[in-house]
Amino acid sequence: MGLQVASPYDILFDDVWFSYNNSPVLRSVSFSVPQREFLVIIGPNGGGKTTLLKLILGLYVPQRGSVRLLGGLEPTQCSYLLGYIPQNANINLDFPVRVLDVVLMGRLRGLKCFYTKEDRRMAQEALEMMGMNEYAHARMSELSQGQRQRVLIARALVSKPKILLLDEPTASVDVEAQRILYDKLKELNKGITIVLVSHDMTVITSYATAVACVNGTVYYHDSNEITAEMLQMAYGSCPVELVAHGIPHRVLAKHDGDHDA
Ligand SMILES: Nc1ncnc2c1ncn2[C@@H]1O[C@H](COP(=O)(O)OP(=O)(O)OP(=O)(O)O)[C@@H](O)[C@H]1O
Repeated sequence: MGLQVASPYDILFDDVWFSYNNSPVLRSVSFSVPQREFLVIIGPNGGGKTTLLKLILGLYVPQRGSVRLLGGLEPTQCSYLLGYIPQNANINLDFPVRVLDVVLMGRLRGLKCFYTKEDRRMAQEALEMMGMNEYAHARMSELSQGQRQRVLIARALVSKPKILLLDEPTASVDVEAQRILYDKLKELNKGITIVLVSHDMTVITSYATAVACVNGTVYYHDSNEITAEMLQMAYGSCPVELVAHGIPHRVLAKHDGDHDA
């Protein structure tokens, strides 16, 4: 059976293969993401999640197959419509940069090196959207990690992206800051497609509309149900701990030969 393409789609992978130095990372990846999907990407370390995001961003080009966005564009044709929060996005805190300046950087394009009134208005609006407008003139070093994360999302939003890609954005923020962030993403998701890499299974049941398990290839599930089969595909034979409401428990049956410690 051929690839079933969502219509209209925001992201389309058609038989994509990608290797680093002849070492294959993604093989025969085909899936399509409809508009306003909240897609959560899960998978083991080294499974290819960040590589998949970089293919969407056009930072890498597949050796075989194609990636098309927003109904048919190549990623490099529409990079200004993509917002990206990289993994471990670090700002040098010794550099005395202010929140508003960080967000304004999201308005720089090509050789442009000045900001217009419209740029400033949009930066204020993005900060408001993330509940950070009162910190516009604060230094980044004066904010908490969770607040800094929200500023980086405001920077990604200031160019009015149609697809927002986030690579483990809550790795170092507390549970309450995570909830606030995810609620914001849910609100944004009314207008744009969200693609979120996360190792947090609870985010799937509460926020996702689809899940992609990435482990050398991609298994796309167009619902937010977590099945044992899905986890098996994504994480192989290791039992997976699901932390729900602070209580870790196993979601996979033990495999033959597994023993309690
Ligand atoms: N620039 C690179 N050059 C060579 N190999 C790379 C490069 N980037 C990633 N890899 C390799 O590709 C594989 C997939 O890496 P990727 O970062 O996409 O995984 P990931 O699923 O995002 O992992 P994690 O959960 O640890 O962030 C890994 O084996 C990694 O070592």
